[in-house]
Amino acid sequence: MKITDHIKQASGKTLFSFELIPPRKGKSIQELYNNIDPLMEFKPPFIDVTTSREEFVYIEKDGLLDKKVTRMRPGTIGICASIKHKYNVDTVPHVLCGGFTKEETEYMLVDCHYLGIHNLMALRGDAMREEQYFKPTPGGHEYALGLVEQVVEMNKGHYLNGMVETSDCSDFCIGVAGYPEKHLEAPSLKTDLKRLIQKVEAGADYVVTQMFFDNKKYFEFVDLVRAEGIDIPIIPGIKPIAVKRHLQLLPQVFKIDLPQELIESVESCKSNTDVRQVGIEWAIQQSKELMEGGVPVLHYYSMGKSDNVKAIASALF
Ligand SMILES: NC(=O)C1=CN([C@@H]2O[C@H](COP(=O)(O)OP(=O)(O)OC[C@H]3O[C@@H](n4cnc5c(N)ncnc54)[C@H](O)[C@@H]3O)[C@@H](O)[C@H]2O)C=CC1
Ligand SMILES: Nc1nc(=O)c2c([nH]1)NC[C@@H]1CN(c3ccc(C(=O)N[C@@H](CCC(=O)O)C(=O)O)cc3)CN21
Repeated sequence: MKITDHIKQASGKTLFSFELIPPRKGKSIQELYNNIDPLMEFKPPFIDVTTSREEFVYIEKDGLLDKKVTRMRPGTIGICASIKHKYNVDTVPHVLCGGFTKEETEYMLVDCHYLGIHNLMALRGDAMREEQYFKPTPGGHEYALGLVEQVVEMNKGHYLNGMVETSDCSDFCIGVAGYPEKHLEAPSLKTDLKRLIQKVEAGADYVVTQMFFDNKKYFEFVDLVRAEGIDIPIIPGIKPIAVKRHLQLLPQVFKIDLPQELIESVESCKSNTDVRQVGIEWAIQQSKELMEGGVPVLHYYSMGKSDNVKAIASALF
């Protein structure tokens, strides 16, 4: 079922969802299941599975370092299919511009269609670890907008290169990213908002936000989007702080602000066990207020371990 239909069906009740990262290749999928199992009691209508782009690795050969490109966490679509069947839940694969040609994307979409995966998050993706800026992959899209357009065309039965008209069209529901504190590369929030509007006008069905730690930022962002006449669901993304290092890391990686009160609570912690608890409590307060504000879904960036998301969900759902 489409995410937008899940939201309609909930008739105003806030839903719970979360996001997973595929295991490093060579690791068992059981690890992932062990982190999903404790969260299923909160009845997520959907689970997102991220796509990690390729990275450079250096392999020693005859005393020299050989530079190779590899994907350390492949398997997004396979994981989506296995979770969907094991738990009878909808899964949302993240489809990226970075690291994929348009043709590769088309094949992935075909796989999703055959597998009964009806939702996609269409994202540009980040720069490669060693690159300062995002460089489009040759033959791939430059912006998430292009990806949205490709999915919309395929939903109409139009494949790349004018190939085949089909009678069995896909009908993907498309999610896109939105940034309450603007995307790190955008010159202003207003410009970034224009980009979001373009994605929506091209056919995006819902928005999932970047993490934020001050709800005011989310509510102001929603007001700005609504003022543009856009009424699609805007799902808040919540990341519970888990280690002291996040105080530097999260603003650095995602270019988001942390409230002073949260910083001081984390700084006063004696151990990371305490930090985890502070992160849980902050996320619960944030989530409660968002729920009161009528958000359609609370989407948690659980990524690895699920114990903190379980503690948060237990207090709310
Ligand atoms: N829910 C999620 O999973 C979220 C994921 N992300 C991540 O954020 C990263 C960025 O992806 P998206 O937001 O999908 O990318 P996007 O392509 O929509 O935007 C990327 C940047 O390009 C700018 N831009 C867009 N169109 C432009 C144009 N025509 N000319 C000039 N600049 C333009 C935007 O303002 C933004 O700064 C991804 O790595 C994604 O994984 C971020 C937030 C939430
Ligand atoms: N720019 C961007 N890229 C993403 O891949 C991304 C977003 N934003 N925002 C939404 C979700 C949330 N994601 C993530 C990814 C990693 C952590 C995280 O906490 N990772 C490390 C620290 C970061 C690092 O080492 O680079 C951690 O300590 O768990 C959190 C949310 C992935 N998604």
